[in-house]
Amino acid sequence: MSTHEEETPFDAYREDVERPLSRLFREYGPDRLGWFTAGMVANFVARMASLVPPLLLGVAIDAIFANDGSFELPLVPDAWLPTAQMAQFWFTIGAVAVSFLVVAVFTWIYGVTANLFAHGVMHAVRVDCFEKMQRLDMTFFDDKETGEVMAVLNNDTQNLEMFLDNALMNSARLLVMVGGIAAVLFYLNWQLAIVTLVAVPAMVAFTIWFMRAVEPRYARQRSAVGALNTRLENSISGVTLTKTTDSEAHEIDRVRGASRRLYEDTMAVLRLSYFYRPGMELLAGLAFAGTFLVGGYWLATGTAPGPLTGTLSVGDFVVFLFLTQRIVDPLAEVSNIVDQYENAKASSERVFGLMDVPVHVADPDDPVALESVEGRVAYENVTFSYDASEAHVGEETAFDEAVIRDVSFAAEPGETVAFVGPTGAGKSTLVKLLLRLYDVQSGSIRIDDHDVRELSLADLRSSVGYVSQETVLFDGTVADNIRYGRFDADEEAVREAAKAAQAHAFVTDLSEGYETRVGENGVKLSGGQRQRIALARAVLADPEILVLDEATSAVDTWTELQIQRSIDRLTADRTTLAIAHRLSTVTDADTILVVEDGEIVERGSHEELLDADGQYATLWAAQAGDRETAAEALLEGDD
Ligand SMILES: Nc1ncnc2c1ncn2[C@@H]1O[C@H](COP(=O)(O)OP(=O)(O)OP(=O)(O)O)[C@@H](O)[C@H]1O
Repeated sequence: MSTHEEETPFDAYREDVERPLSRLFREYGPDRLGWFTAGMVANFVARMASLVPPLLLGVAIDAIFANDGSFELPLVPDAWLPTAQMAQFWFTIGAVAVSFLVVAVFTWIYGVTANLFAHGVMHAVRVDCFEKMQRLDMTFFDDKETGEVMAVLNNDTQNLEMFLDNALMNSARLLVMVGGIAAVLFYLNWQLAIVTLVAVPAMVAFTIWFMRAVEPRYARQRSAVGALNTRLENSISGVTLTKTTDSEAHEIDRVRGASRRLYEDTMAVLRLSYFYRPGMELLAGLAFAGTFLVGGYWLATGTAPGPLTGTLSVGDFVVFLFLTQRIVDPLAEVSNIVDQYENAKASSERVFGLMDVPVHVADPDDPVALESVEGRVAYENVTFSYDASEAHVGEETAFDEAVIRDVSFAAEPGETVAFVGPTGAGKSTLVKLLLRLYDVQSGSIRIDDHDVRELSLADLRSSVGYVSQETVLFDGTVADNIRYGRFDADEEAVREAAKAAQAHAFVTDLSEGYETRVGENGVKLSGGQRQRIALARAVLADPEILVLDEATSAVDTWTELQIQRSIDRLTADRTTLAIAHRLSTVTDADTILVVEDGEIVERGSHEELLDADGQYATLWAAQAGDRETAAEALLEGDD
């Protein structure tokens, strides 16, 4: 079970990611540069325009109402401005209205373009992550890191979107607002501006203190979110086990524990936040009071207080009071911006950590073109260990730790080779190597004299059909599931395949026939039905080589007989590697290999192995014995 605190191979790549956010911009920004630039510019214009009304108000108060100042505006030539008082009044009203219109229009443009940019990046990142995930080695999934990948696809892309959408634009707003306000105040009265803006460094210092104090708490909160998600995912996927073992209370306790931790860690963050916002308001209040005190005294007495010199107009004083209050909001966003930045940095580290996981089982640079496959399969001195395939391909593994040890055999085109042996002996592993679900550490596996590593994965996997131990069905219709992998097959072909797999009869009995939905992982079908659909899928794919991993394990004797018939038809003219626990299903095989502890300990036909009187003969006797015992028990029951 993977939790967020454990080190996983995934983390190793994550730590190596350099400057993840700038990489995000480098890789995903250029395609959407237009949206980004438009968003930034619109944001800038909207914020600047929002400063115009208070400024106009100040000028108008002095020029029109107090009648003691000239009607001047920064950056606007005097010749453009009216001189008559009423004209100035109407000009001011009009300009305020236009400013608000500009704010509205550019805020709209900013919203649309910033969203297009942020969601466009997210869409691309999500699809790229999924594409990468699809190509990852099996070892990655064996480590149960699907939860981690889900978290990347869901939470991390969401964090990045928050950052790109909010934080980036808010920080631009912060700079524009604080810079713009400071510029206006200095322009109006630099001495009073100093009095007002003395609070800003204090606010910045307070914010830095807050961020330092809250960061470790945020980190704990993030990890608690991860732990809760993992817990929920585990609990929900294991619901059958929970119900059948009456362990609901245990699961509820575990989820309650994880949820409690998140609650406590969130409260720890909030307890600090409670101080932050009021603290900022207080500092802004002090700035406001200081401005009011100094400016008010200055106005009331007509003389500059203390070291200050010059005059202050009523209009400028009003602008100061307005704008002082406008500084708090963008500054108070700083902690959110920083939090979203930290989140986004961690998230893009995970995104690129995933993208950077090396894939070992991949297409060769120059694959051998496989035009027609005869179907000869040969294993030559194959040795394999899961541990080593996880560490580094090619790394030497201690031979006795290997799961498959020096295995050699060959199947001629059309032949059936069967694997029998105790559980955990390595039978499934052996056949998975043929499909390159894993790569061998030493030795080679050949199809028609080509090492499987020389073929493209597409060629390899379209010539080898695999019916796995656990039947996998996707939510969708019966027909969709049969067609999976051969998506262009027509209805007729699907029906023919189902007939060959002895599935047609039961499928037509279903409420909507081939269009019946099977439910998630086929829960609405019985085990035997699921297996026959998987077989129909293999029939439709029509591969030259077939791998059957205990295809009859989950069914009753009657169904087994039916399935065996379909398997016999399926395997008649193609090379087959079949794993079986019931020896009765493999007596006809050309070669039977007895696998034990990763090695082939006996080989031969059924008769040869019985004659040899070794392991196989003992197993055969035991299974035959079982049947007799069972028959005896039945007869006794009848009496
Ligand atoms: N994905 C994996 N990662 C690590 N070890 C694995 C993995 N899959 C199997 N093993 C180990 O490899 C060994 C062989 O397993 P394998 O599934 O090949 O045996 P098997 O003969 O097919 O068993 P069964 O008959 O029970 O299906 C076992 O010891 C198993 O624990």
